Amino acid sequence: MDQVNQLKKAVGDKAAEFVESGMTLGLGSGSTVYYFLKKLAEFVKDGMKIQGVPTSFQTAAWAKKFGIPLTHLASGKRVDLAVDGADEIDPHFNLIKGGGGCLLREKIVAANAKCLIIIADETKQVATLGKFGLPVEVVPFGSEIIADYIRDLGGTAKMRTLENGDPFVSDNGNYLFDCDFGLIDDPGQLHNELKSLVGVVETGLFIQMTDTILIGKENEVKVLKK
Ligand SMILES: O=C(CO)[C@H](O)[C@H](O)COP(=O)(O)O
Repeated sequence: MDQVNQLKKAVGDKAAEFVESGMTLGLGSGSTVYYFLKKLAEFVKDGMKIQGVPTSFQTAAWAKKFGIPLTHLASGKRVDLAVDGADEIDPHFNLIKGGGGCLLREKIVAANAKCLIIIADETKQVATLGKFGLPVEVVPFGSEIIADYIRDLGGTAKMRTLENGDPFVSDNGNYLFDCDFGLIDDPGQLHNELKSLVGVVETGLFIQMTDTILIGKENEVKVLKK
């Protein structure tokens, strides 16, 4: 296993220490969450009673393979704990997410979780968000015009495509634009401006949604608390 994957595994294992029997968990998406799921699978094998709400088809497939019971978001019930990765993390606990295209379900689950723990290797920490292209999920209808609206806010918007050039389609049947606004001085304001555009479903800016971040460093997992 290379060093970055060792760090991902270390934070995935560490996040599992926050899991208690009886919990309903939000299961985030991505290669770091994969290691969290693998650890959960060990708990389930040992008899721990947990269930998970997956934030992507890929996570659901991994969870099924690992024997982790799945459920859905139920009315009036919040997820006890959600664990998810991130593409960028700033010192104010704001995030860019959606590199894997799962930002909408991730945000719905995070918004309905009593607690969101973010797990990431140290390469994801930045002083200011914005080097990583900001994913913005839009409805397919009129998407070219929606991209114009996004560009009018002062950024670029490049439709995410598959290798064959077809549009990438999210688990929700939507398209994604990877946007460049340079370094983002006010992520909350940019998020609000993008969300006000007709046709924009959600942005990858996660503003003040977490107060616990686990960072994998060479010899330790650093627990950042707000
Ligand atoms: O937001 C996400 C997917 O939409 C992921 O959490 C994010 O891209 C981090 O992924 P990885 O752990 O593979 O680096």
